[in-house]
Amino acid sequence: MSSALSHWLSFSSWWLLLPFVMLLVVAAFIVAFVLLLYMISPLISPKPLKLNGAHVVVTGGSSGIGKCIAMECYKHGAFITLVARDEHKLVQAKKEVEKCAINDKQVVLCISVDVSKDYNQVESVIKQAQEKLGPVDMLVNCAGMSISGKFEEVEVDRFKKLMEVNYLGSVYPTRAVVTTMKERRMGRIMFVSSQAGQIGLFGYTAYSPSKFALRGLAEALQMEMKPYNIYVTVAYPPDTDTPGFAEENKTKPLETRLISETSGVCQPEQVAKVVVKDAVQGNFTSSFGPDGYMLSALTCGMSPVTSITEGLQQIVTMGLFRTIALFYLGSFDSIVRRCMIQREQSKAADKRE
Ligand SMILES: NC(=O)C1=CN([C@@H]2O[C@H](COP(=O)(O)OP(=O)(O)OC[C@H]3O[C@@H](n4cnc5c(N)ncnc54)[C@H](OP(=O)(O)O)[C@@H]3O)[C@@H](O)[C@H]2O)C=CC1
Ligand SMILES: CCCCCCCCCCCCCCCC(=O)[C@@H](N)CO
Repeated sequence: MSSALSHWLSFSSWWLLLPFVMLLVVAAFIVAFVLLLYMISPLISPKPLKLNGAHVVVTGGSSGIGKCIAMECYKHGAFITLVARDEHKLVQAKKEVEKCAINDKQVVLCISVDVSKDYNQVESVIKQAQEKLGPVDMLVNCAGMSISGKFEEVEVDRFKKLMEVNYLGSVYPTRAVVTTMKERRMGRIMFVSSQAGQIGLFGYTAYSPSKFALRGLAEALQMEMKPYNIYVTVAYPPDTDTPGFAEENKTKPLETRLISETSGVCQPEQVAKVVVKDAVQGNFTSSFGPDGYMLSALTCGMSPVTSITEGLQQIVTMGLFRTIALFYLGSFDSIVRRCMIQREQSKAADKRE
């Protein structure tokens, strides 16, 4: 036995195997190289968009995050079309955006239209804007609204309303710009979702789905648009200090407020800076702060990647972030349970009085 083993290990038998081993190593290298090429091909970063002189259309550009996005783009020399319904707010916003000019050629155009109602109307106003300021280089879908409340207390028609404004209100303007973008083989399309479009939260049974829908739209659209050099960005802001947020807070359930507080409140100027930078770079995902970063890595699923570092970070952090997420989920459950117990106790006390 021991002599057979020593014979097996003797140099002469190894030398015989060497050509096969080398062949195997070469084959393994070739396979690894091809696999690497396959992995890296979707990771090649796009060329950044030049904002100077570009035409940027911002829906919801008369208030809050949309207005700050318009101002941020104006600071980089863009021409802006603001889209919203209320003409008075549009005129006010136009004045504010104009203050951010960096040259005297820049123009701000205002268009009053409801982005969620009639596609033909949206298409015709986008056409008008293109005639005045040239083809759209970047579309920012920021028009939106939020309604919060317990599932059974939200009026049934509000579910439809939120899908119309937040989802269809992003589909229509996008549909109106893509043909020209494809012809020009360039463009950027941004969808402003929300952290509530990455996780479903207490009180957001109507709002969250309308923001989740944007992610599905963005993924499918990005796959269609990539060969035409058009890049899609989905932004996931946390609570942001805007008129829309103040309005939402008037009727927000306590649970929703306590859970959302985890992620803090941002300023719209900060949000605008980050999303504009991400859209210019062609990043698919745009998020804010440590919680936003973790949420995006955790919910990356099959969404496109735009840099090698992003892909590697997702691979390495997934397990850790899921572990952290379980603690967050535990704390959200306990917030909901405590609020329920408190409500029941105060109801019982009211009855006794
Ligand atoms: N603030 C926050 O905490 C967060 C907000 N978001 C999202 O960001 C986006 C902007 O929010 P925020 O800045 O707070 O909102 P605001 O309410 O401050 O602004 C909303 C803008 O959208 C316009 N708008 C609303 N409905 C329509 C419509 N049907 N057609 C055309 N324009 C419309 C409004 O103008 P007008 O009413 O005149 O039409 C206004 O310009 C929303 O999609 C929101 O869901 C995401 C995460 C957090
Ligand atoms: C590793 C895992 C980390 C998990 C962190 C979870 C944090 C959840 C916070 C959710 C905040 C939701 C804000 C919605 C804002 C919004 O859209 C409305 N204000 C619109 O008006």
